[in-house]
Amino acid sequence: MMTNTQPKSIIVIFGATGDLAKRKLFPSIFRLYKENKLSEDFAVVGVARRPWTNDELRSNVKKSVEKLQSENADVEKFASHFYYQPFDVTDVASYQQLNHLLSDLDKQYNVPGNRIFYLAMAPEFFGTIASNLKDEGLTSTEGWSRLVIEKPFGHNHPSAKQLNEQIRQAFNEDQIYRIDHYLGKEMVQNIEVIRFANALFEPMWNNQYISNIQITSSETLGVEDRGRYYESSGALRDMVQNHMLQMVALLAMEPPIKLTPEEIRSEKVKVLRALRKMDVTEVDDYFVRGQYGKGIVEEQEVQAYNEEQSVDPDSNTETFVSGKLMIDNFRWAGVPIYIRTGKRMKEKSTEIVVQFKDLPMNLYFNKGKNIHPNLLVIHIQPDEGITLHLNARKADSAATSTPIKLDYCNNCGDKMNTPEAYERLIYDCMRGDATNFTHWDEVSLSWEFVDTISQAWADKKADNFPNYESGSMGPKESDALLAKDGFHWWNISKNHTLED
Ligand SMILES: NC(=O)C1=CN([C@@H]2O[C@H](COP(=O)(O)OP(=O)(O)OC[C@H]3O[C@@H](n4cnc5c(N)ncnc54)[C@H](OP(=O)(O)O)[C@@H]3O)[C@@H](O)[C@H]2O)C=CC1
Ligand SMILES: O=C1O[C@H](COP(=O)(O)O)[C@@H](O)[C@H](O)[C@H]1O
Repeated sequence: MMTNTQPKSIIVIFGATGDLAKRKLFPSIFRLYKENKLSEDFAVVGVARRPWTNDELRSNVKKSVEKLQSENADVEKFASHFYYQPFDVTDVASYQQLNHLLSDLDKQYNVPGNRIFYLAMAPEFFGTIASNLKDEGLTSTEGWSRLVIEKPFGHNHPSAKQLNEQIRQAFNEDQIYRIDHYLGKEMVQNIEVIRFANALFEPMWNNQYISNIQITSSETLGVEDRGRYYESSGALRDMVQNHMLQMVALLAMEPPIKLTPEEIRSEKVKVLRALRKMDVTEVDDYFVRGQYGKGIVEEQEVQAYNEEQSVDPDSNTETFVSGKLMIDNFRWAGVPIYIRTGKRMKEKSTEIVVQFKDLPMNLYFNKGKNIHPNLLVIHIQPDEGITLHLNARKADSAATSTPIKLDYCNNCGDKMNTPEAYERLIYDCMRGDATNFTHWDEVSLSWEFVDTISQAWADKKADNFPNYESGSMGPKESDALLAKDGFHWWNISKNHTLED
């Protein structure tokens, strides 16, 4: 990994006229610029089909970063580092022209041939672009070349494998940076630190002390204008195959022997390999699917999924998934890890709840109630922090206890201070740190796990869709999934207290 804090490179964004570039990539590069993490010697080349000019791209860049403007960053100067080339991904002449432009920019900005190719466009083009970049000599420079790939990485295991093989003909595994933006989130990165830097937790992080773990990632948004993509994806491929399983891997992995990308990945891979495999006939015992109906979200009436644009009125696509994962290894045998994610739910929130086992005997019961279990809640978003739920003496009585909480909030003072996930990941890629990107082995194992579920759901159409109201926490079957094990979902309120 490079230790240079101002790495010099040219970033080429394929799909520079698109939504991701506008909403995430330009603002993230601007934040890096503001924080002085980019050398003045940087350039960004945007390519897409539209016949834009440099000035048109620059004016779009300025628009997308205007809210982030501050005294110490000159937006005009920032935008002047952007260049545009109209591009046809299937035409070799486009690559040749791009190669000339990049060589000129290398000289102009004194960049030693370091290139990041960021593929922010539909995945069907990923393989073609990778091959053409190599064949037309864009990767043959004196510096390094890295390929950043957006999700989805394939549609299932066979298509992901095929895509990987195609890309690997042009780039080595260590040049490929597969983005999972959850790995760029502050508190997802903090999972390892919470686990491995606290003597309090690590000895208890196993099936002797933990009764279950719950990971919830709920969204209030519906599919917006992504109906066409979402119809072929659904929540399982969109969220579970990548973000949810990555969080599971980080929570369950063994301590790596060193904090290198290779060692961390190797531990994550072992978790994914230990996930209990299901037969298609067993999927209903472990997984629940849902699709939102109409309802009220954030005080607005919203339509059902099957009324959204580009969605089949008879759609079998799930917008909600909850599941029970078992990790069949020594540390986790018998501990369910429950996950749930969905669109049009009650609130936008990602949280992990680690529920510890009850003491074998407890002297201090709440009046008329059982004692509260100890919980460690990791708030991923919108708040970033941790809350430890304990029990303490009630002031007026020596014999009863009351639940208390110890709260740490990382971003409560100023939410703007936390770097965007994309900002961290782009910077990591510039510095050659692949720790928070997904290795092919992780992608492959995740698809194998998810494919069984999608096959079961494709084989058997859901006969009860839509089965949850927009603005709720999902279908009742999701609650039943935990109830049959004697658990329930912990709902955490905005002020981090537990809701019954
Ligand atoms: N938007 C988001 O929030 C997220 C997006 N992603 C992923 O990022 C990628 C891009 O998504 P998004 O920006 O939303 O998509 P958009 O549809 O908004 O943009 C697609 C881009 O690709 C360009 N393009 C399409 N076909 C061609 C072609 N034949 N040759 C050259 N350029 C082409 C389009 O430009 P033009 O029409 O000018 O050619 C446009 O710039 C996808 O893989 C998506 O899954 C992942 C996570 C979140
Ligand atoms: O990858 C995706 O993630 C977003 C949710 O990301 P978050 O950072 O806002 O939690 C989701 O809306 C989208 O459907 C999915 O493709």
